[in-house]
Amino acid sequence: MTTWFPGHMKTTLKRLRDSVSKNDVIVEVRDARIPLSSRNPALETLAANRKRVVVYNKCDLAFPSAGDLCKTRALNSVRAFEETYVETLARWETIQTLRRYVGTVSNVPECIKRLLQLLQKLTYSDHAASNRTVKVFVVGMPNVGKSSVMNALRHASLHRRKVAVVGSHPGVTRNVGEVVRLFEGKNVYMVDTPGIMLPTILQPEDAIKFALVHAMKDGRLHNAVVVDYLLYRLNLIDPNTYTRLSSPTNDVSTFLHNAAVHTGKLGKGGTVNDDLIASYVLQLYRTGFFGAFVLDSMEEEQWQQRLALEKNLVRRNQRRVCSTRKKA
Ligand SMILES: Nc1nc2c(ncn2[C@@H]2O[C@H](COP(=O)(O)OP(=O)(O)OP(=O)(O)O)[C@@H](O)[C@H]2O)c(=O)[nH]1
Repeated sequence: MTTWFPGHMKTTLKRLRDSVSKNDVIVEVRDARIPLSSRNPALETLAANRKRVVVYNKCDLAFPSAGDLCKTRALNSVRAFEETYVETLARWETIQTLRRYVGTVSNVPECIKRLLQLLQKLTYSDHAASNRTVKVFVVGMPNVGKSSVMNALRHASLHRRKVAVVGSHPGVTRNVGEVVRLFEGKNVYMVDTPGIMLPTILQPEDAIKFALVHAMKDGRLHNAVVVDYLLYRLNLIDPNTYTRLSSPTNDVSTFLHNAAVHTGKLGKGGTVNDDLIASYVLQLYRTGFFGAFVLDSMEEEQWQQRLALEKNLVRRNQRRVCSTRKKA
């Protein structure tokens, strides 16, 4: 199955395993549009029995009422999200005790303030007891908004300018970043990290979702294939979501042709270039042009299926580690 796990991701995982200590806090940023598939089993072992906050970022692209970024409506949406999905999540999580869930839109200060308060609670207790340094590691898949969340936290806490580089394509942060102070007068620091993709894709549909939300670099899958999947999902929701581009259709070629003609995004000589227009449609999706919706099915059955796959993967990895040790 298609995945994207370049060397720097493997190195990051190893460096994190070596550097995260018992007192540190893990902030795992996931994409609210794929709350289930952006779980990364590779991070489960890293965060096991440590204080962890799971942040569902980009709620504005997942929940309709957060779309206009109006403060109260965005917050209500986050609350609704927690009440419905997070309950389901908590029921199925394997290590429940140490983690909390927060939904965010990285440029809505109220969402960030809630996260900041939670981090204050989690880090101050250790800091007060010993005055030792506490690190907050911001981890997650590529392009989920780790750097944006970090910048927003630092701005809300210290009114400081941006420290982490933000980019619209995945793989912008390539190294475990320098530590930056989070709270005035406290030895509490944040660490930005490169996005880590799942070493193994659990379900074929996940790869298409990662490409769609841009967690995976464009070009790993054909853009037209990804748009075909988007079209399928839009048709399930309501074909009126794309009337500005095309009349209702199940056929991706017709859709792309109509979209190219409607938008004037044509290739050389005024012909339709499927890849060009598909790439444009993907950009539109990523800005919320088709509305806000969650791509993962949150049915209990899906959760069970997913957890079974994750458990199998963990067992397979354990067996591999055992046999390597025996050989050595
Ligand atoms: N709509 C929306 N976009 C966001 C949000 N947070 C971040 N973004 C955008 O998502 C893109 C990626 O943000 P980054 O903060 O660079 O993501 P990252 O996880 O640090 O990325 P890598 O370094 O590639 O792993 C940027 O274009 C941001 O502007 C959000 O809450 N909503």
